[in-house]
Amino acid sequence: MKIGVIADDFTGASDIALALAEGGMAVSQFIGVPDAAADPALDAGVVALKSRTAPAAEAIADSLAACEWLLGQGCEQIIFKVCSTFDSTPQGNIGPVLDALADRLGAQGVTTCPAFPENGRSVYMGHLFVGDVPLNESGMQNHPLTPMTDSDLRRVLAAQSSHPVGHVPVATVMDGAAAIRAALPREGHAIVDAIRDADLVEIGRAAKGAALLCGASGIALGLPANFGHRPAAPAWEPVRGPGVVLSGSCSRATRAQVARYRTIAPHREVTAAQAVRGEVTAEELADWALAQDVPPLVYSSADPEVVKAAQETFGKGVAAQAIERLFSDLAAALAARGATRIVVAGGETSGAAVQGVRAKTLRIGMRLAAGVPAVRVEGERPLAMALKSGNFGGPDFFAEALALLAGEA
Ligand SMILES: Nc1ncnc2c1ncn2[C@@H]1O[C@H](COP(=O)(O)OP(=O)(O)O)[C@@H](O)[C@H]1O
Ligand SMILES: O=C(O)[C@@H](O)C(=O)COP(=O)(O)O
Repeated sequence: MKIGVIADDFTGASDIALALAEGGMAVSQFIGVPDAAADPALDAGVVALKSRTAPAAEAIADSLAACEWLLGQGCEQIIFKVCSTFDSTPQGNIGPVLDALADRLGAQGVTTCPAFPENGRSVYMGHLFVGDVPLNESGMQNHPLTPMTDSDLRRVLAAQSSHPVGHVPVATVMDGAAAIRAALPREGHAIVDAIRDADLVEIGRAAKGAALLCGASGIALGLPANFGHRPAAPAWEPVRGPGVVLSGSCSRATRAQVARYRTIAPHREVTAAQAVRGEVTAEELADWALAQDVPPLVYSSADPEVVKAAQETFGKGVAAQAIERLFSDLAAALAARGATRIVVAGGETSGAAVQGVRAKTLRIGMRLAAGVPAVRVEGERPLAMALKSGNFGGPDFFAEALALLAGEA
């Protein structure tokens, strides 16, 4: 392996795995730190952690373990994959993990850039924009676990990190790789602006030989070329059979997708109260889901007021964990009963579902939407999944993804 990625959630992991695969690299996504050596034919490996909202000490320990494993597979460059909306809390985990990785690798002036222009994320003057609004007006200020209330990434990272945080403005980035290299600070981390894919390609060229980078999937755009790879379309072997959509994301894009899919498919809502009180079981939901003629939707996705009320009643962690546990058990029950296509919306929710089906390695397939590949769970039985980041995909994503997984679109 040449490039090793440590991803702080599972959808983010498949997002950057797609970028590396489309850059022409042979790449697999590993669920947690593997306990054996990887296939030597791989060019890149993505270790998916569920560390975004874990206690900081646990996130650091898991990330360092992932880093050691990747270095052991021969990786020359490590990427810490974070969310393109820089999802974190004042306690972390982006800052603490980045500090620990930089210390381990002896990296200074670490390029940190979550821009992902294709999905509307750009960094300008150190501020993160989603479309044409600053991060804190994008809906992310209402995220159930990591509300983002400040668009100034220099301030956000500095509050979480014990290293100095510098900045490389877009005017310098547009001057190209040499200018970027010259502008990177000699110590700490640097928020690097990028508003176009071309900027990310130059940032990637400037990063040739760098031990550590931090960003969303856009950070990978220029990297495969540094290792001699050329763009390619990842192959996909269709998987037909029973399909189900599971949605625990409460992000704007997902709520629109839920609203749309509800008009064309059988659907069941699971409320936080039902999950916390154990009023629904995974077995019953799985039986219902697999009795439908059209791939059904099971969702807990709710508007911010509903989420807030549930969190006030049960506590933030309790509500989230009960829902994630239910989706994990449901994914397990669905796979056990023969579901072959599972589309999941939400990073934490995807983490729960992937752990539920006991996936260890995911093979990366074709693009379903920007930042969302088809993935195939390695194992005896065919199981295709889509792990969709909360804010990704168009309004018809669920139907489109199910069709593409089956090779029907
Ligand atoms: N109705 C709800 N009330 C409270 N919390 C919820 C509800 N539905 C989902 N959640 C929780 O909100 C979180 C959503 O996070 P995630 O799945 O990562 O979505 P996203 O990708 O949009 O961030 C999960 O922890 C989930 O369990
Ligand atoms: O970079 C991104 O936006 C995604 O890859 C990602 O990490 C999104 O996380 P969730 O919205 O929690 O799925």
